[in-house]
Order: sequence, then structure tokens, then C-alpha cells
Amino acid sequence: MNALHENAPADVRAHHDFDADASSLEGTADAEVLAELRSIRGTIDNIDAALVHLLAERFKATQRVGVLKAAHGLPAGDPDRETAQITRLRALAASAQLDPEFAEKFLNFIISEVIRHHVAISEDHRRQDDDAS
Ligand SMILES: C=C(O[C@@H]1C=C(C(=O)O)C=C[C@H]1O)C(=O)O
Repeated sequence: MNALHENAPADVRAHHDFDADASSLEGTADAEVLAELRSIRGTIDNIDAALVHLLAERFKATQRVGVLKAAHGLPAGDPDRETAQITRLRALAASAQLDPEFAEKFLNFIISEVIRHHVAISEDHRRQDDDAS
């Protein structure tokens, strides 16, 4: 593999450093089976990269919500909004042959992290207000 330029962006570096063929399964099955496995894993790797970028964009948006809420004294969580989101995502999951239970758990996992961020943003905001007065 060619050496990377020292200023290569982090995403290029991550891709460069990734051993897409890393596996504990070498020698456990026929070469054709392992070749097919490698090919399917290429798709999995593309999807995982897209998921990371999608989540990064989602968290950028929720950070903005956190700042807005903190500036206006709004609570971190919004249970009615969450209920509506979960109902929608469960239905979308079912129609896409994804387990709705998994979709709900996944969304709740993300939302609990978002709420943790919002609480931290709100505490920072309050501390800054206290320091200024
Ligand atoms: C992002 C928000 O804050 C919280 C996080 C949510 C989310 O991650 O989608 C949804 C509702 C809130 O509990 C919001 O109120 O829109």
C-alpha cells in the first residue's frame, strides 16, 4: 500500500489504515466461500461508513436543538415527540423487514445519548449565566 501524505484527511487515513480482509476465518472454508464473504463484507463496510456519517449529521442537528433549548430554558427531553418518532419508526421498520423492537431500541439508545448531551449543554449554559452575574 502507498504511503499517505502527512496531511491526508482523517477519513482518508481511516480508510487507508482499515484492513478490509481482516478475518479469523482464513482456512476454515473453501476459497470461493471466503471470496463471497469478502464481497458481501464490502457492502457491509460501505453501509457502516454511511451510518457513521448519518449519525454525525444527526448529532450536529441535535446539538443545535440542545443549544436552542438551553438558551430558552426548555427541558432536555420531549416525551411526546419521542413517542411519535418511535411509532413512526416502528411502522417504517416493519415495512422494511427490520425488527420493530430493534428499531425502537436503537432510537431510544440514540435519544438517551442526545438527552445526555442536552443536559450537559444546559448545565454549561447555566454555569456561564452564573459566572456573568
Ligand atoms: C432533539 C430533541 O431532543 C430530544 C432528542 C430527540 C431525538 O434525538 O430525536 C427527540 C426528542 C427529545 O427528547 C428534540 O426535542 O427535537
